[in-house]
Amino acid sequence: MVGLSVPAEVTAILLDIEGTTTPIAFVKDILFPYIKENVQEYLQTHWEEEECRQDVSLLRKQAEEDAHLDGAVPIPTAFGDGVDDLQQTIQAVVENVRWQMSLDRKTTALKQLQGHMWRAAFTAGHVKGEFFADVVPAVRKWKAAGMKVYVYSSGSIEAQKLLFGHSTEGDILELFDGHFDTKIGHKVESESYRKIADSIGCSTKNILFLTDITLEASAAEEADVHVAVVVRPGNAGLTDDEKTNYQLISSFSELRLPSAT
Ligand SMILES: CSCCC(=O)C(=O)COP(=O)(O)O
Ligand SMILES: [Mg+2]
Repeated sequence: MVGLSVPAEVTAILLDIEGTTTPIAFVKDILFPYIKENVQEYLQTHWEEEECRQDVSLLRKQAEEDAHLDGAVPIPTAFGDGVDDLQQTIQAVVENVRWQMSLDRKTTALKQLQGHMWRAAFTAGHVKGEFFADVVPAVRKWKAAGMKVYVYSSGSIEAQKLLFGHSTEGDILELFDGHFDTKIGHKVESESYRKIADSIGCSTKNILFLTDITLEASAAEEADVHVAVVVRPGNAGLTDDEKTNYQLISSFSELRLPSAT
């Protein structure tokens, strides 16, 4: 059977979510519209809560860093106690979130708010995490073979846990040994992969990273992480060079672990 041999030194598999474990359509057609449709009401309802205050404060700091970008939406601090001031500030946050999402930004500030907003949808059972059919059986097999399995996504750790904890396959959080998000660094920066290896307590050479994005694969490779690019229905196409330069898999079942015959 055709497959990709996992190098013997690999002891941990690191998984991207969107486009790797989970269809891009689930994120773009279900998770993201939920944010766009509910952000205004969410802010109105939770504005006085500490968690929401921290989310807004992080978004405001991000907006200051983004001030030089085309179309950037600033978030003013409310000057007075007036209802109009408050409504203007909330409206600015809503527009900032929608602007960031129109560009599919992966800022920690945006991802943190999204994670908090999805909590209600997942815990009430309105949304369930979706995975490609090969994902859960393969992860179970890897775990049974003694492999450690981690998740590294731009989605916040809280959002990752909601997705795996409330999924069409039930609560499968126990399958994962740990989670990483952009707080450790961005996925296109090789330093992030060195920090992940440090945090796991292994060498970068002991990790195999599976992702749909070649910029992420390239950053990981630069840090000596093994990579395979995952080709899934609905993912962006790869160039001929990308197809030549990376090991490609279209299902997790194609991975052959060192001990397997
Ligand atoms: C519940 S995870 C949310 C997915 C998300 O917001 C995202 O940006 C996914 O990015 P990835 O790094 O997994 O491709
Ligand atoms: Mg991805």
